[in-house]
Amino acid sequence: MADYAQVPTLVYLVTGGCGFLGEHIVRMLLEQEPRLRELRVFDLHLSSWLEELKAGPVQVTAIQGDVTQAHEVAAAMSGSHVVIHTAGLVDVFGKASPKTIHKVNVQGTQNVIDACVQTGTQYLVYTSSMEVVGPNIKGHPFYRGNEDTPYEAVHSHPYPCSKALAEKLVLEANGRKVNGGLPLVTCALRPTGIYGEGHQVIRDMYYQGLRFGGRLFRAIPASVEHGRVYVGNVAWMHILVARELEQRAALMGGQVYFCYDKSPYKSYEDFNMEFLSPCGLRLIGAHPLLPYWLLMLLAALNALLQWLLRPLVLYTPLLNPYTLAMANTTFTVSTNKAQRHFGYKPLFSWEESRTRTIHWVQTMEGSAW
Ligand SMILES: NC(=O)c1ccc[n+]([C@@H]2O[C@H](COP(=O)([O-])OP(=O)(O)OC[C@H]3O[C@@H](n4cnc5c(N)ncnc54)[C@H](O)[C@@H]3O)[C@@H](O)[C@H]2O)c1
Ligand SMILES: CC(C)CCC[C@@H](C)[C@H]1CC[C@H]2[C@@H]3[C@H](O)C=C4C[C@@H](O)CC[C@]4(C)[C@H]3CC[C@]12C
Repeated sequence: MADYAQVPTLVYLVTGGCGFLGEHIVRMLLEQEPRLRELRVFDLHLSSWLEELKAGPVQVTAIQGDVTQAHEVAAAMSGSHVVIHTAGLVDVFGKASPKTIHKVNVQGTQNVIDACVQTGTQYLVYTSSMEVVGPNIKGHPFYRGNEDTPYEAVHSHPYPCSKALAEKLVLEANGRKVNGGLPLVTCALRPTGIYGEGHQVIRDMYYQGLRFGGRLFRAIPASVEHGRVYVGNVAWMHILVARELEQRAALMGGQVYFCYDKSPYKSYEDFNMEFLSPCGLRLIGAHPLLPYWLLMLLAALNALLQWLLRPLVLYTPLLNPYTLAMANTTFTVSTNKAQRHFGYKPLFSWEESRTRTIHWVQTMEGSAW
């Protein structure tokens, strides 16, 4: 590990810094990166909590901007050393059009790369996704795989398609000369399903359970494993990568890393119950209450309703053919590449990640606790 002098000289830019993951990255950078002089938080929607961060020793600069606007990205990036590009349109529910998803996730990423070249920003960390690999449209399981496991990555949905294209752009940009003549060093992190404080689907499931008298109904077989990783550990991996890219450019440049920790392998629903059970919810049924073909039919019906209602209202239920296929396909990761390449060890144990997430659910508005 390099020995870093504690002189705050570096300027970091975090795109999407007000999102679920972005907020954890921003807060952790302020706690864990002693070399930070200025932290720029770039987001389409700025959050009010940013104000409280401005009182600390590091200069926190909030920048309202859009990654699809090249000039806004370049202006925000000018003079920064490192960019963590986590902004993205995360939509598998049909809220945004495929064109918009492509524009934000692919064109937005191209704009970030171009801005690095234009402004001489040398280090780019990109938040990719497990969905760049899978689950694929054929429903093939990916069981305890790593970055080198062969898998037929075939996508049809706009979100994984956009993440795969954007990741490719980032990796291909590694080595390009930036303004000043130095090479750009890029790296992509692929989180599995992130959980933790601020997670929208856990929030939705909690309120849904409360509406059903404290009950949720099993829809997915307990045997289907879905990879999950705690948001604090995903943030920590971003910070370590950003810190180590300079010293280990030859090893880490152009590489991909799955984000992992010690979270247990479980089905999507059973995993969420780790937090929802201690908050008074029960998952009804040892097996799915409805047969798979009926769930498929309901998911297809939801997709049809979404299409029919679109001129009038945006109907975006959790269940659609894509989310059903995702939740029903085993996709788990087992790797130590991040540890080998840059010394990553999870900052939060499973027990701590669980406790923090439970505490967050318990303090939610309308919570019975
Ligand atoms: N949530 C997960 O389980 C998960 C898993 C793997 C990868 N990811 C990736 O992690 C990143 C962050 O995801 P998240 O779950 O925190 O999502 P999020 O929606 O909470 O955060 C995304 C942030 O990006 C911002 N943003 C969106 N469009 C923008 C634009 N045009 N210009 C500037 N900012 C814009 C949003 O305002 C938001 O603050 C995404 O790139 C996503 O693909 C998420
Ligand atoms: C049968 C249904 C009722 C259950 C619905 C669960 C569904 C909403 C969940 C299951 C899997 C989830 C995705 C998975 O954790 C990984 C990712 C990758 C990431 O890049 C963005 C989020 C996403 C797509 C999760 C979204 C919610 C999903 C589909």
